Amino acid sequence: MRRWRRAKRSPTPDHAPAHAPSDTAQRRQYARTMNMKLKERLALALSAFLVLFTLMLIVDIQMDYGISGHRVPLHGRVKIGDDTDKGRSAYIEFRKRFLQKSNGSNGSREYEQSAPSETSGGDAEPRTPATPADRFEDLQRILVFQLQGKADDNPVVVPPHRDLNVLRPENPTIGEMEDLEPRLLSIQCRTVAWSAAATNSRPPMYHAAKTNTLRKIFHVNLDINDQSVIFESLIRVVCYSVNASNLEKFQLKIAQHELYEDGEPLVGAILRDMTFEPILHVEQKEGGTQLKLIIDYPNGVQALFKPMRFARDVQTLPNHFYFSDYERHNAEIAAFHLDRILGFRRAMPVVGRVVNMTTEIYDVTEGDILKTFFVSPANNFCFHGKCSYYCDTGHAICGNPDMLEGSFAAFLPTSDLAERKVWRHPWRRSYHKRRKAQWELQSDYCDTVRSTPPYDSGRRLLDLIDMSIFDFLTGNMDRHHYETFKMFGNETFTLHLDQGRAFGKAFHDELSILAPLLQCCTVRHTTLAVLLKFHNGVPLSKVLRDSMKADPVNPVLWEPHLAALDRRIVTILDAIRKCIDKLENPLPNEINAVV
Ligand SMILES: Nc1ncnc2c1ncn2[C@@H]1O[C@H](COP(=O)(O)OP(=O)(O)OP(=O)(O)O)[C@@H](O)[C@H]1O
Ligand SMILES: [Mn+2]
Repeated sequence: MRRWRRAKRSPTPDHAPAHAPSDTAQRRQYARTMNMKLKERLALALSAFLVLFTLMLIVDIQMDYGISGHRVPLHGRVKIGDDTDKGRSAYIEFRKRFLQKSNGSNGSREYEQSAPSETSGGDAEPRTPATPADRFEDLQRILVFQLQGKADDNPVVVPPHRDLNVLRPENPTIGEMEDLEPRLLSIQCRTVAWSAAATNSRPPMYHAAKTNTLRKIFHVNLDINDQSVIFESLIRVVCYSVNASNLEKFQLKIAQHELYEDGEPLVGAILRDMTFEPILHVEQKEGGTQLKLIIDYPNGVQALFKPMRFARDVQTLPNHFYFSDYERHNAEIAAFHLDRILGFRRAMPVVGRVVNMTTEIYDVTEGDILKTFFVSPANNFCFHGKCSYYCDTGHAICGNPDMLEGSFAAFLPTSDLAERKVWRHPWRRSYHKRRKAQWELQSDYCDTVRSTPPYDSGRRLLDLIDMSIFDFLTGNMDRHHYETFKMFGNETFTLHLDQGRAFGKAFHDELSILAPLLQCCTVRHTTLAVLLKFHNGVPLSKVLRDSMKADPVNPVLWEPHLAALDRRIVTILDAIRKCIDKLENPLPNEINAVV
């Protein structure tokens, strides 16, 4: 005990002088010096520990977010983007080729990183990209030649006079095909019994478009000038004339080659209706993987609602595949604007709106979905609905405390007015965590597609290439099917439907989305012209940002997603140039392998 105390109070260091002075003052002095040395050592050790700890933290964070680029996959058998095992893969071939060049020349590197703290705040204008070094004058020249009637035989760029989307020998509308005018749609019907029982609530409208069906059911001629016509039949129905809604007029004007004309004023009118009209009824949409609601407005107008789940700067989870990614309501809004700006006009109008979950959803809905509403521990009003993905308490959609933002997409015509055909996308992904699709394994996959109707003639393949460019710009990997209007046959545009999984990764450019362009090496003159216009003129990011400023939930996109558009345009132009170079000067053993 004693020895311990002594040793503790005056430790004798190894290097203590052999003949230490014996008087008390000197000993005290010596003890003080030793104490200081001990303190210094402790301080040094502590600092070293802190430095090491900080370093460990940084390394740890980088591993978490994948900055270091050496992330270990959770499942050893899942090898995404592993270049070694895919010698035969066409995708890897073009990936290697295009990235080799683009890495150095245009800054469109493929990389992933964590979201920076910057958010899409207010009106802050982001830096405009520096003047592009490469104006793609070679591609511009081809366009000029083609407009002069030359360069007709360009192996890649399809000149306007060979493009059925540009030529449009005929471009009938749904109204013309069905022999319907908006005036004829101005009749709505409802059951008498129902309306007598509940005069103030929403009647189950028989949509005006069903006039023809009613004619068939009741074997009567509807006099459209009658204010009220009562039918006696199995059920009693009251029909009355109302003004055709903007959406009905829009639907009748949908044409064989585009959803709406450039500058169509009904687009703005529909967006306004969906923003300001009262919501009369809500129900969950059957089918589909994630929650969607069907919104009823007055006059039979309907919209497809997708709820906001995350803030704008939340990106696709690194370990989520494209098929398990959440849908983003703002992606639907942005994609509509982008589709319009690019001149495709193949996406239905979509607008953002903040609704009161109590009065505009809960009070006007019925059925099983009601049982899924609850108040969260944070006192927010939530619901989750019923669907196959993310419809449970753990993935509920919550208001703040009961105000909820969402996207409202104008409804397509019902099937009794214009039936749609659903097509399997030839470049569909495997939707499996380990399997690959055929197009990823077969380098001449486009030859197979090209020889199969309806891709062997007409506009269809060019439409899919447009769609791949559109999807590459937005980062949408979820294109398993696409739809067309049956009545127009095969020579019609492909609808740009379901963009919910776009705009998920702002710092990663998913080159495989461009596979149709890269494997077929064909593009419309008009599409190339639009891309060049934005690349060399006012950047696409600016035009899109300005267009979306009118939306009630502006800012719609996180700035890095907008910046990505300008970067991705360069990659597309680079790919087109590569195709031209390759087809004009094929290497002896690469004639058939353009990718
Ligand atoms: N604006 C619209 N009006 C009417 N119907 C629509 C509209 N948009 C989409 N639909 C229909 O709803 C279906 C499901 O929509 P959407 O694809 O957005 O949902 P989803 O949950 O992502 O479905 P999936 O998982 O099958 O892709 C579409 O296939 C389409 O037929
Ligand atoms: Mn979908």
